[in-house]
Amino acid sequence: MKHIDCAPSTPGKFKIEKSPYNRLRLHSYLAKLTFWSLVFLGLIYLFFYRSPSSSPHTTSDPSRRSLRSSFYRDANFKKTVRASAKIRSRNGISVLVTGAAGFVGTHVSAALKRRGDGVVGLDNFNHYYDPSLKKARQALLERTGVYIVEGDINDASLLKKLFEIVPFTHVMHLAAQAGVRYAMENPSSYVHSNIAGLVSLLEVCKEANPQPSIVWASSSSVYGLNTKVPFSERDRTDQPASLYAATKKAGEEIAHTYNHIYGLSLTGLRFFTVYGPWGRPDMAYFFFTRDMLKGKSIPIFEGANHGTVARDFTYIDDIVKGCLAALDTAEKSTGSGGKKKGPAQLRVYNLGNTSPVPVSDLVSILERLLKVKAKRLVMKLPRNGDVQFTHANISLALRELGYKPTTDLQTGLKKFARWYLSYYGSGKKSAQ
Ligand SMILES: O=C(O)[C@H]1O[C@H](OP(=O)(O)OP(=O)(O)OC[C@H]2O[C@@H](n3ccc(=O)[nH]c3=O)[C@H](O)[C@@H]2O)[C@H](O)[C@@H](O)[C@@H]1O
Repeated sequence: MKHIDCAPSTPGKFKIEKSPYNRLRLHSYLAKLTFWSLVFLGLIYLFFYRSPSSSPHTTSDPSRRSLRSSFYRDANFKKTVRASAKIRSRNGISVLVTGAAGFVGTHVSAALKRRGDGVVGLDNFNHYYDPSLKKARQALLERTGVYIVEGDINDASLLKKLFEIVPFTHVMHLAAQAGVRYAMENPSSYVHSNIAGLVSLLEVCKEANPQPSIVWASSSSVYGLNTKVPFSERDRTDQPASLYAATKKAGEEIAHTYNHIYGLSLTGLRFFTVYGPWGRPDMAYFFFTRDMLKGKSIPIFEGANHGTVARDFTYIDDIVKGCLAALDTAEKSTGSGGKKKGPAQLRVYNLGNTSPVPVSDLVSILERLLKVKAKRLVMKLPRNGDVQFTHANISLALRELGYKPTTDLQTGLKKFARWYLSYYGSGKKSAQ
């Protein structure tokens, strides 16, 4: 007896015997085939049309919502965006701030608004760290008149819509997947935000008319295994030590391409371990504070042969000044509607503090400020992307942006600790 599973792969060669039993089997085979085809089609439907965003961190799916619902076409939405973008000072600029509910994004948005610029925020409120902190930052910005659109930089139709509503003169691009060590856990989130997201944004900017000038967040991590200190913009950046660093370095090359082909004015800022009030709970100074207050031990990394691990910690207010100076000195893009008309500005600056501090000293400062003794767990620097030290040469930023950091770590951490204690309290309610 021939069994259906034994059917030859070339259907034409399959000879059906004409007994009623075989007809019955053929029917049952066809029924099964139809059933599984429907199941398969159903799965395809679910995967492509109903699945959540490809970003593992995106809470909702803003890209689909913008396409399907009329929310972003709503007159109220346009009115709110226009009001937020309204320039209130002479020579003011209108800025789209991506990652506006993030640490640096919130501070930069508030500073721009304070001096009378128009500001519209964009943020996807992902779950990389406690989104309630991002919501609290959003509420803070709302009180100053800055509206944050909930959406992803990969959502080109939403970006186009925003440029239709407001002819932004500038984009401050701070949306990114941050964190050096997390890249080993979730590499695709770095590609999604720092590469695909950047390209999506630049594609829309290059088509915009007028094209905006763009300032964006690169990172000190691009110096990677570079051993020459202090790090200068002229030093090599082709040895990234983490995927995070590699995506930021890729961003710098992508910026070069869009500047070269489309005449976009682009400025990359290499931030050096930015800290301060409303900071990121995934960063060491932040979770050290949380865990020290809880009486938990904190892992302090050291290099080979007990080598010191140090960072050029830079206070948020200094970084904000650097960001605003970069926006103010950015020349106009030269292209329009996707066509370059002439050469455009392309810049990269270090924004650091120029005085590296060992991580163990950071902990001593926190001990004094929080009045608790840290349970130090000294351990070898894990091989997961960390570099042993960073140190910025900021002479270029000083010369061209007038950037001059003025906050030492002790002073900056004092402001952070005061904010932390007022926001979370000293123990019970604490950061996640
Ligand atoms: O400036 C930069 O380029 C980068 O600064 C930080 O990265 P990182 O300097 O590694 O900041 P933290 O994760 O806060 O670490 C600070 C220091 O504490 C050390 N550390 C970290 C974690 C830990 O458990 N123990 C510990 O000793 C690290 O080795 C590092 O020296 C940010 O997380 C990146 O997003 C940013 O791009």
